[in-house]
Amino acid sequence: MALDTIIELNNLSVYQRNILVLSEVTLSIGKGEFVYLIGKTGTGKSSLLKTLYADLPVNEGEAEVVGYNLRNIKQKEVPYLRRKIGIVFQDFQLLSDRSVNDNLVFVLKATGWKDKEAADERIKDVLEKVGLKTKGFKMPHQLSGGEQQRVAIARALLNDPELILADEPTGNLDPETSEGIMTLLFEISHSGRAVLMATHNYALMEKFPTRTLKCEAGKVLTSENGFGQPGSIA
Ligand SMILES: Nc1ncnc2c1ncn2[C@@H]1O[C@H](COP(=O)(O)OP(=O)(O)OP(=O)(O)O)[C@@H](O)[C@H]1O
Repeated sequence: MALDTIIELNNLSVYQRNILVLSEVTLSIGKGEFVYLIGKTGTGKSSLLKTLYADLPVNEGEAEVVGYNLRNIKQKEVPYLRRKIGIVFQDFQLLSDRSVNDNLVFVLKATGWKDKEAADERIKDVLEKVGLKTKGFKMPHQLSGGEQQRVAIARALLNDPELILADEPTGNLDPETSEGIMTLLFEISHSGRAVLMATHNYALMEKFPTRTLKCEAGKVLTSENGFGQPGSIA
């Protein structure tokens, strides 16, 4: 795997239980790249993302992600793999019973940060990166949807991941707020990480065109500049 390669898949098959969802998946994604993952409902976008963070096993083909070979990764190595991957979902998944700061503290504690000063500093840094420097004391329900998604992105950045996997991160947001989130995710990719984002939002893709992968008929197709209108191959 080249030094700057973050994801390298070679002839990978993706299964849900014993059902083959995707096969012959061969692609690579490098440092600094932003890539969309599109395809109709049920075509395997989430399954592919789950495979990349070792929530689904690799039994056929090869998958190397942030330096881990997923074909022979050991269960005890999975938390270390996930520390190098930031994951962002459509529904934010913040803990509703605690403040923004405490949501972030929770993750740092769970991932072994013991030095409180360093942890506080890190939290300040990531909140600043997502434009929420002054909102750490707020409870999630006191924030707008876009702000909650920014907190989720801040949380994903805590351990300085090499890769961000985002599963429809703008799915619950209005168009203007979605653009803000996209700008943020692009900035994150430009800072030397890779971002892979599953989406159904073609309007956003037109506004922020970049390399696009498409799940279709059990395969993953690639286009360097999107696929034009939904359903057609540019
Ligand atoms: N936990 C599961 N157990 C069994 N089959 C599943 C499971 N999750 C998904 N599947 C099946 O795997 C296939 C791919 O689903 P997946 O969720 O990856 O699609 P998707 O492209 O992400 O869809 P969407 O756009 O609706 O999120 C579907 O046929 C789905 O029914």
